[in-house]
Amino acid sequence: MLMRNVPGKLIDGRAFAAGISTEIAQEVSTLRARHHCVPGLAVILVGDDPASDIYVRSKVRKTTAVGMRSFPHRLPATTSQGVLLDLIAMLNADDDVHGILLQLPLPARIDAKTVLDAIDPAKDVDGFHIVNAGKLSVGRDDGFIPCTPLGCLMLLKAERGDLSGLHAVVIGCSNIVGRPMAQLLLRERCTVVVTHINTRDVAAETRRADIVIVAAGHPGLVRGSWIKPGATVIDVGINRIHDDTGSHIVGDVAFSEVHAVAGALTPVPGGVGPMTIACLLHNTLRAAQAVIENAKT
Ligand SMILES: Nc1nc2c(c(=O)[nH]1)N[C@@H](CN(C=O)c1ccc(C(=O)N[C@@H](CCC(=O)O)C(=O)O)cc1)CN2
Repeated sequence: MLMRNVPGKLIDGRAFAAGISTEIAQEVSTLRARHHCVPGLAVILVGDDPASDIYVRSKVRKTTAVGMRSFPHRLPATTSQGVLLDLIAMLNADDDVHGILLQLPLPARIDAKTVLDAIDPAKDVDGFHIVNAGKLSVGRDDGFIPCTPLGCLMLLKAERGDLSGLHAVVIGCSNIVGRPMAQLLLRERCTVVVTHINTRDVAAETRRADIVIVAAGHPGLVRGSWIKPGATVIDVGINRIHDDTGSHIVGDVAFSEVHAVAGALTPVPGGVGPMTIACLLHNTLRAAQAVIENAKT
C-alpha cells in the first residue's frame, strides 16, 4: 500500500452542517418577517426502530432550532398502509406543512414505493418520489435531491472545487444514496462507476478513483490498499458494532488504513451523518420559498 507522508485531512461534517443551519436560520427569519411564512416540516415515524427514533428526535430538534415548525407523527408498527396514506393525504392538503418526510425503513408490510409516491412531489423534501428521482436522472435541477447524497456533494465541492473530469466510484446502489449520488456526480461531469454486489473486482475499480463514495453498510469494507493516494473518500456507512469497550458507530472504511492514504476522508461519526439533517432543512426551506414564489405568479 502506498502511504502518504501525512495522513489525509478529516472533513468536519458537523462544522459544515452547523454553518448551513446558521444560514438557514437567517433565511427562515427573513421569510417570517417579509412573507409571514414559517416553513413547516412533518416527519412520520412508523414503528419503534431505536435508530429511527434517534434520527427523528434529532430532526424535530434541529427543525425547531432553525425557527421552522415541526409536525412529528409517531404511528405504531401495526399501522395499516391505508391509515398512513390517509395521513399523507392530510399533510399534502395542509398549507402549514411545506415538507413531508417518511422515516425509513418502514415495517415490511407497508409498500414503501406506494406511500412515498403518495407524497406531493412539491413537499417531498427527501427527494424519494418518482417525479423527483426522475428529474435527477435526466439532469433537471428543479426537483428535490435526496439529503445524504446532497450532503456528500456539498462536502466534495468544498474540498475539491470543480469536480468535472474526475473519476468517481460509488460503492453501493441503493435508492437513498448510491443511485442519486451517481446521478449527481454525472451532473458534475465526473466519470462515474457504480459498483454493486455483482461487481467482479470492486478493489480494482476503486483504485482508479479520485473520489470514492462508499454506502455499502459493511464495516471496514474499503481497505487502504483500495485507495489511490490523495483520493477524497466519503464514508456514508453507519454501522453499530459492539466490542469489549461497548457499542460504537463505524463507517464502511477501515479508518486508519484509509486515513493514511487518502487526501481527505469523512469520519464516522461526524462526517456525512450531520449533513443529512442539514440538507433536509435546506430542502424544506426551498419548498417553502417555492410556495411563496408560486403565489406571486
Ligand atoms: N426518510 C429517510 N430515512 C432515512 C434517511 C433519510 O435520509 N431519509 N437516512 C438514514 C438515517 N438518517 C436520517 O434519517 C440519518 C442517519 C445518521 C445521521 C447522523 O447524524 N449520524 C451521526 C451519528 C449518530 C449516532 O450516533 O447514531 C453521525 O454520522 O455523525 C443523521 C440522519 C436512514 N433513513
